[in-house]
Amino acid sequence: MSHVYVLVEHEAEQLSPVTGELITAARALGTVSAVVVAKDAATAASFDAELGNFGAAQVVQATAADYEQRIVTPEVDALHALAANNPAPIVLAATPTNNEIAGRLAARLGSGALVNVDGINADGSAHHTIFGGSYETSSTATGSVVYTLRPGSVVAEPQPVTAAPAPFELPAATAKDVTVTSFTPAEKTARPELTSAKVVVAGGRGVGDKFADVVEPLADALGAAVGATRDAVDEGFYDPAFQIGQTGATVSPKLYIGLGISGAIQHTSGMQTSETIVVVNQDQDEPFFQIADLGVVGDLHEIAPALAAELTKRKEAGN
Ligand SMILES: Cc1cc2nc3c(=O)[nH]c(=O)nc-3n(C[C@H](O)[C@H](O)[C@H](O)COP(=O)(O)OP(=O)(O)OC[C@H]3O[C@@H](n4cnc5c(N)ncnc54)[C@H](O)[C@@H]3O)c2cc1C
Repeated sequence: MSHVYVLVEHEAEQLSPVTGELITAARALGTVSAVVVAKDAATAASFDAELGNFGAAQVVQATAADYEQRIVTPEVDALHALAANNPAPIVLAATPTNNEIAGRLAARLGSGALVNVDGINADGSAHHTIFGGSYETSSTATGSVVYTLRPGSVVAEPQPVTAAPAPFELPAATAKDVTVTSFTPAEKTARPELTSAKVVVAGGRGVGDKFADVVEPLADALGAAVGATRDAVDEGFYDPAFQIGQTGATVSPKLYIGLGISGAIQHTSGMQTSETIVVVNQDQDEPFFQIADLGVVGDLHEIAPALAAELTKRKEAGN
């Protein structure tokens, strides 16, 4: 029976929603071994039930006490050791860190890496949307192929099994490893994480420096994450961590609302798989309207606050 390794995404002892998507996609390739890399066995074991619920038959608990002081190498070491000993494809979430892990793993294993894919097929081929969404391709690679799957491109579907835990001790750090000597966590907001949010409200240059007055209140009324275009980020209107697009995050929410965004291909390539797209722009000829499910022509500075106020009013009235 063929099998496949999935690198479990978790943060602050919480499983990230993308993990369910990874396991769902990986099931097409065989029996899933979920690989948790964590600081101790208790943390690693805490995910067993949830991972089993998505169909992981085995949970490899790869632990190292100094895990949080090391960057990338624990994951590479664990997956390399597993796949070298018992070859199988490896599936990771497509994040900047994991694309780095994928490259190192592919080099160590002498295998191909298929990165930023949005689907994995039972024959091992992967589906990509490339050149800003202009083409769809199918690619294959050889060896213990390493895939990075874009968050939000697959719907997580439970398939409950009982996950068998398999402890695994990570090799100690060597002189070649990077060691983190100090660490400042990124500031967290109460909003959902951008790449896995079900609703995203994004602002562009048209918002100007009014993100806190216009974009954030609408996002909060909807329980949404906030995103931004590169031009808005470059102008200093919003934090670069929230940039969506070719050189930013890829999002695929159920609802995407774009405020004051023209719809350049470098932006749309990072959000075009959103289920419903609402565009608010004062210029009806902007290209963003071509991919909108609902287009609103008007001044975002009037429309967004009015929408946020109406949503809040209805919420308070219990509708
Ligand atoms: C290599 C490369 C990589 C890139 N990567 C990215 C990327 O990852 N993400 C990204 O977003 N871009 C990226 N870009 C930039 C991209 O090409 C566009 O320049 C950018 O997306 C435009 O941002 P924008 O829509 O906010 O600004 P603009 O194109 O200036 O659009 C602003 C819009 O706001 C509207 N507007 C203004 N005032 C109002 C108002 N009061 N009410 C309603 N509408 C209003 C205007 O009509 C206009 O359509 C990249 C470019 C390059 C070359």
